[in-house]
Amino acid sequence: MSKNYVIGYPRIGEKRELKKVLEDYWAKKVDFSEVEYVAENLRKRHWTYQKEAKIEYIASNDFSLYDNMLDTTILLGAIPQRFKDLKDQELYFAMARGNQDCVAMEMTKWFNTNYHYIVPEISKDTTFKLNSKKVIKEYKEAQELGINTKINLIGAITYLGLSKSIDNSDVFVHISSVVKVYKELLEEISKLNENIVVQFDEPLFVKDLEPKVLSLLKSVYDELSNVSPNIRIVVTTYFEHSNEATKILVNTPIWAVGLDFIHGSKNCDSLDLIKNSNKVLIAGVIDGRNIWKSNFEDKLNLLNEISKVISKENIIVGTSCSLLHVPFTLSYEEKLDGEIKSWLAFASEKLKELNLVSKQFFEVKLSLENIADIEKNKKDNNQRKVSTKIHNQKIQEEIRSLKQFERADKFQDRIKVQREFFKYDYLTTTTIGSFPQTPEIRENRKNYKANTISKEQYEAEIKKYIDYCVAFQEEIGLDILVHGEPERNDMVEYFGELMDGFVFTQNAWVQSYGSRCVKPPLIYGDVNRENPMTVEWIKYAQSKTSKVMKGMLTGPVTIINWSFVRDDLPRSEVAKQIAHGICKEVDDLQNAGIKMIQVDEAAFKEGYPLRVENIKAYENWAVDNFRLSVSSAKADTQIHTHMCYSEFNDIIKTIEAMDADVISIETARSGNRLLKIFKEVAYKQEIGPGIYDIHSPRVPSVEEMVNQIKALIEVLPKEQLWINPDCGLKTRKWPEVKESLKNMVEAVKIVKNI
Ligand SMILES: Nc1nc2c(c(=O)[nH]1)N[C@@H](CNc1ccc(C(=O)N[C@@H](CCC(=O)N[C@@H](CCC(=O)N[C@@H](CCC(=O)O)C(=O)O)C(=O)O)C(=O)O)cc1)CN2
Ligand code: MET
Ligand SMILES: [Zn+2]
Repeated sequence: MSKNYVIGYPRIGEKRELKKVLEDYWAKKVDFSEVEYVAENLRKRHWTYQKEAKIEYIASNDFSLYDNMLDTTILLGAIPQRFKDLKDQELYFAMARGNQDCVAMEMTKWFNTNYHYIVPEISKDTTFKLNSKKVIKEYKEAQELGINTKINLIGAITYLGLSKSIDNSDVFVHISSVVKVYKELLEEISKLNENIVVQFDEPLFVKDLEPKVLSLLKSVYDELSNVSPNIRIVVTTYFEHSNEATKILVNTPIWAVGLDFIHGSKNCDSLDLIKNSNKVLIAGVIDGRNIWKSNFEDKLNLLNEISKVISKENIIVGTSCSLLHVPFTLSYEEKLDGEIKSWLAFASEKLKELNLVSKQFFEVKLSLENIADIEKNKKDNNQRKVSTKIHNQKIQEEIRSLKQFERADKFQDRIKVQREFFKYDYLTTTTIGSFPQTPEIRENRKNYKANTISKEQYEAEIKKYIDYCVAFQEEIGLDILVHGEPERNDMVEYFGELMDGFVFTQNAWVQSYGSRCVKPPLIYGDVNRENPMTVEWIKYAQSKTSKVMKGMLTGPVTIINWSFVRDDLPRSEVAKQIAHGICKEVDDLQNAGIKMIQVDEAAFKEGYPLRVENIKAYENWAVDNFRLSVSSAKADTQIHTHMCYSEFNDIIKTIEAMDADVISIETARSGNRLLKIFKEVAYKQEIGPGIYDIHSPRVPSVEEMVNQIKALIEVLPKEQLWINPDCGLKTRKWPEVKESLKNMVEAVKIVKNI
C-alpha cells in the first residue's frame, strides 16, 4: 500500500467555472440553482481526479463557494447581528460582499499567501449553534462516487485566533462553546460511515503563540478525540514548523499530525516525540506553494531521514499544504516554452508526483509507466540545472556594479521641494491607480492577444479609456489623477510580461478571494528590464490634463510575493534584479516629466515570515530593495507607495524606513484603530488612509465619509493626510465608482468648508 494524502484541492475550476457562475449569479443572470449545479460538478470532478491519481486520503469540505473561514462561521452559527434577517445564500454572500444595508465582514490575508479569508466577528455575546448541512452533504456526494473522504474542518483554535473581537473581549472565552459545536458535528459525522478521518487545520500553530493559547490545545483535542471511536483525528499545520504545538498534541488521543517539511523544515525537531507517542505522521513533502517539479531524489532523501526516526507504518506522504495555492493543470498550456514547461508541476501534476514519491518510498511495485515517469523527472531536473535560459551575464554585472542603493536626498528636504512644486495644501484627493476593468477592456486585450485586432486598434481603445478616466476625474474635481491602468491585466502579471526572466501561462489561475483569481507570473531566470514599461501610457495620460498625473508601478517585493519564484537563487537576489529594473523605470518616468510616481507594495506585509525569528532578515532585504527601486528619484519627484490589508502596528518603523514620501493604506474595514500608531511613533511621512472599502459594491454616503475624515483629523494633522479609497477600483463597476468618488470629493469639500 502506498499511503498518500492531499491536504486540500483547489476549487475554482480548471476553467474558472466557479468564478464565472458566481459572477453571473451576482449579476442576476442565472439562478442560485445554476451555482449549485456547477459547484457539485466541480467537486465531483476534483474527487475523481484524485481518485484516478491513486490518492488514498482525499478531502471533502475543502470546497467553498467563497471562503472556508466564512463556511466555518456558518457551520458554527456565529452570524454577526447585522445579518440576522438574512438566510441561506443571501446571508452567505452578504457576509462576504456586503449589501446596501450591511457592510461586508472584513477580509484579510491567509497567513503569508495571496488567498484572503473572511474574518469572523466575535463579541462576548456571540452564540454558537451547529449547522452541519454543507459538511454532511459533501461527504455524501463523494460517497456516491465511491470515495470515502476525510473531512476537512478549520480547527477551533485557529478559527477563534483569526477572528476579531468587536468589543475588545477575549475571543478565546468561547473556546468551550466552539468545541461543543464541533463535538455535536463529530457525533453526526460518526454516523456517516464505519471509519472516518477528520482533519482539523490548525495553521495558527505555526505562529509564535502566547502560552495562553497553547494552554488550550490539550483539552480541545482531548475532548474532540473522545467523541467517537470510529473517528480518527488529524491535526494539520502548514507554512512553517509547529514544534510547540506538536509537543502538546502528541499527548492527546489524536490519530495523526500533518506537518509541512518544505516550509517548516524545523518540524524535524519533533520527530522523536511523534515516534514516542506512536502517532501517525503525515509528512508534507510535495510543495503546495510553488510550481517547480519535485526532485524525487530529494523527496526520498527527506522521507528516508524521517523514517530513520519514525517507522514507515506510521508515515503517510502528503502535500505540504492545500493545493489551493497552485494552479490546476499544465494540460492547457499550449504556448508555454517546452523546456520551461518540463520544469513545472501544478496541482494535477503534483497528484501524480505524490503517487510516485509514495510508491517509491513504500517500495510498491512500479509499473513500466511509473519507471518512465521517474526517469523523466530525473532528466528534467538535471536539464533545468544546466539550462542556458537561466543566466543573463549583463544583468549580473549591472547588479554587481550598483553604487546607489537609496535616494540621494532626505525626506525633510524632499518634501519641501515637492510641496512647492506640486502646490497641494492638505487633504489632497487621489485614487490608488486602477479604474474598473470593464468587459470591453478585457475583450480588447483578448482580441489583441488572439491577433484578431491590430496593435493600432488595441492602443486606440486603451487611449479612449484613458481619455474617459481623465475626463471623469477632472469633472468630479480630484486633485491628483491616474491613468486608470486599462493596459494591465494585473498589476504583477503586466510587469512580468515586459521583463526577461519571466514566463506566462494561459490558464494557471489561483484563487485570491471569492471569485477573484490571479495568474502569478513564473520567474525562472535572471530578470532584465530592457525597455520602458509604462512611460508611453502615462505620458499620454499626462498630455490630456494640466493636473498632476501620478505614474503607477509595482514594487519589487510585491512582484516577488505574487509570483512563483525560482528556487535556485535566494528571493532577496531575485528581488534585487527586479528592483534594479523598476529603478530604471522610475528614472525614465521622471525624465519624461512624470514627477509623482506610486510604487505599489501591496504584498509587503503578507511576505512577512510567520515566525519572529525570521522577520529581521526579511525586513532587511525587503526595505533595501524598495529603496533601491526608487533610488533614482530626484528630490522633486514624489514617491508614493500603497499597501492593502496590512496590520501596521508592528511594522510601522519598517514602513518609515522604506522612505516613501506618501503611503496610502487600507483602514476602511478595520476602523481608525490602525491609525493611532502613526501618531504614537510620530511618523514623519504623508499618509492616505483609505476612507472607504473598495472590495464591496456598497456606495458610502457623503456623511459617512465626512465622519471618517473628521475622525482622521482627530488623530493626525490634516497637512499630513491624503484622501483616497483604500485600494484600486478595478474590481468595481463604473456606477459604484462614480458615485463613491463624487461623494468622497464632496466630503472633503465639506470638511474643508469650501
Ligand atoms: N496579483 C494580484 N494579487 C492581488 C491583487 C492584485 O490586484 N493582483 N489584489 C489584492 C486582491 N486580490 C485580487 C485578485 C484578483 C483580482 C482580479 O480582478 N482578478 C481578475 C483577473 C485579472 C486578469 O488577469 N484578467 C485578465 C484575463 C481576464 C479574463 O478572464 N479574460 C477572459 C476574456 C475576457 C472576458 O470576457 O472577460 C477569458 O480569458 O476568458 C485580463 O484582464 O486580461 C479576475 O479574477 O477576474 C482583483 C483583486 C490582493 N492580491
Ligand atoms: C492590490 S493593490 C492595487 C494597486 C493598483 N495600483 C490598483 O490600483 O489596482
Ligand atoms: Zn491595494
